Amino acid sequence: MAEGGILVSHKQVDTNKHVTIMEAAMKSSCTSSDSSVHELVSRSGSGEGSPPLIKKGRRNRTISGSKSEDHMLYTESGKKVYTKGRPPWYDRQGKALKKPYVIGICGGSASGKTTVAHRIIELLDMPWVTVLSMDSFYKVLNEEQHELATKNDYNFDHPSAFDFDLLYETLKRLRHGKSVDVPVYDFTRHQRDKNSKVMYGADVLIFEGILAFHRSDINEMMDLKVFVDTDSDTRLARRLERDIEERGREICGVMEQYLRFVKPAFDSFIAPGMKLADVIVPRGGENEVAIELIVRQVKNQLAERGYDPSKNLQQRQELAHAEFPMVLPSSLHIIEDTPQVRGLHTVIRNKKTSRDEFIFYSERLMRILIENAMNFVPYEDYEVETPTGQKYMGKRKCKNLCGVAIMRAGETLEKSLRSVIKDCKMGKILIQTNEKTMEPELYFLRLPKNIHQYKILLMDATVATGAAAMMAIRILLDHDVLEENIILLSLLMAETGVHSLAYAFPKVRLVTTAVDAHLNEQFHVIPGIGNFGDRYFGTETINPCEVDDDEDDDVLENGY
Ligand SMILES: Nc1ncnc2c1ncn2[C@@H]1O[C@H](COP(=O)(O)OP(=O)(O)O)[C@@H](O)[C@H]1O
Ligand SMILES: Nc1ccn([C@@H]2O[C@H](COP(=O)(O)O)[C@@H](O)[C@H]2O)c(=O)n1
Repeated sequence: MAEGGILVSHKQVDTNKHVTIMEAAMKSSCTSSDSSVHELVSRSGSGEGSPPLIKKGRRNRTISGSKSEDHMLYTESGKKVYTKGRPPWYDRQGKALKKPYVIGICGGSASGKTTVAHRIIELLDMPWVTVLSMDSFYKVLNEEQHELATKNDYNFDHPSAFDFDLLYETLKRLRHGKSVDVPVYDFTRHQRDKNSKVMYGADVLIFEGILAFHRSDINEMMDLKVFVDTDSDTRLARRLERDIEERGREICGVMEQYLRFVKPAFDSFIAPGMKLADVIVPRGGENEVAIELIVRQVKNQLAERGYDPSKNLQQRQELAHAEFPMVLPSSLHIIEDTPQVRGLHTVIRNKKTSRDEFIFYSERLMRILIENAMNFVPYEDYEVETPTGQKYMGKRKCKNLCGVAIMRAGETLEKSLRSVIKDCKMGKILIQTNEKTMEPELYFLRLPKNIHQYKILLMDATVATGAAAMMAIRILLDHDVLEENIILLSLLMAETGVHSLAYAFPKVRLVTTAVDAHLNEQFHVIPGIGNFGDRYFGTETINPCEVDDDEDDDVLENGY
């Protein structure tokens, strides 16, 4: 599999449908060369079918944003944990339901901070946890400092080695559920990788590092401060093994660095942190009793804040069947119901329409939709000279337009968008509904850099409950896109989805070619189009009982 693609482990995604979608994600390319790709699907380091397991006592590389490509891990019980965060559900205002619970973990180098973080995640048994490591905030070294570092002559244990301001801002944003760009640190080269990682806030946010308690404004953000207190001989023994095995060091270099910098810094800057801790964990990751107590405390605190994952599905069901006002919101624009538009709807809604016809006519409708949506894009005055040498005072559309497709059905609008806006920048968001919890989950994200500077044409083929669109909008807002800069385009919307979206995001412009009144028990739009993606991509499973062999009944009967 090509570097940069998504590896799908059988245990993570086990239906053919999911695999198809992932493959589609891999194949589809983004025109923009400066796009940043954020894959939220685990790359299983050990190959097919073997998701990364949490092992007691060994550093699991999936845990630290700075130490690996993975951001999803499996606990020993096989549960999936997203270590890059993003709680999947929002309230009717589109806000995350609660602030993340922040756990700070401090302790000497190789004391077992990461191991303790793993055990906490495992016992917490929650699907969304963000783990931030201080390693990501090592300052960028100049040439001279880099030279010193390669000779073990640079003090990486002194507070001045860290960019605390960046760390503070990062934690602040994560606490507000905003996206952050976290540097990825490479210990073998003493420098940041060229690629950073995008993370989101989550229900629980764990922050670990040798100087985690060094700055009081950072400490104030923590709900629980844990100090991992491991005997210094043990720490040295573990560090020797780890630095030689994982960080490409020589034994004498590790010893020299330890005696010159690591040990004195522990005494001066790290050990005093013990006094600030709420809980001290002697012996680190093997101290099950202490870790269980921490987990119990976190669970109690979360319950007190009203954390109840079972409520998410309940809220969604309530929302789908809620009574909404008769009047459709003013942020909604339904294009004119001309005979042409109705004719196109008739073809694509007809279950007998062949795939070829479905693609052809739905693409015609898409172009009409996009042309209409262009009326909501800003234009500025622009004067040109005509071939007769006269001036013509015209208009020119704003340059910063970006299409973002909600995969997979939303991707079908990309071609039509490009036929209207040549060379339009494109992004993609893959959101899948978890079949157990019925919650939308974010799997894949690719957005152009500086997305907040763009006016976004967010595209989905149909909107039913609005849950996926709501999550996509929330993600854009987390990337600092302004709500008023988002236009959601869809061929068909259900009234429920329209009301939910307009209620949560009143400044988002909704543009569609039709609104249907109902949703059925499976949250499908009624009368609807059916599963748009399946019909367009030809992935629907045909029920032989429903095959109609009356060949005369072709789409031309609809007037096309
Ligand atoms: N209880 C333990 N028994 C044996 N090895 C351990 C134990 N805890 C941690 N280690 C090992 O020690 C090293 C440092 O542990 P880690 O949790 O990464 O510490 P830190 O995050 O504090 O640097 C890792 O290689 C890890 O596998
Ligand atoms: N380029 C670097 C940067 C840091 N270190 C050492 O890493 C230790 C912190 O990481 P832990 O996982 O052990 O918490 C710290 O003690 C630094 O000395 C390094 O060796 N090289």
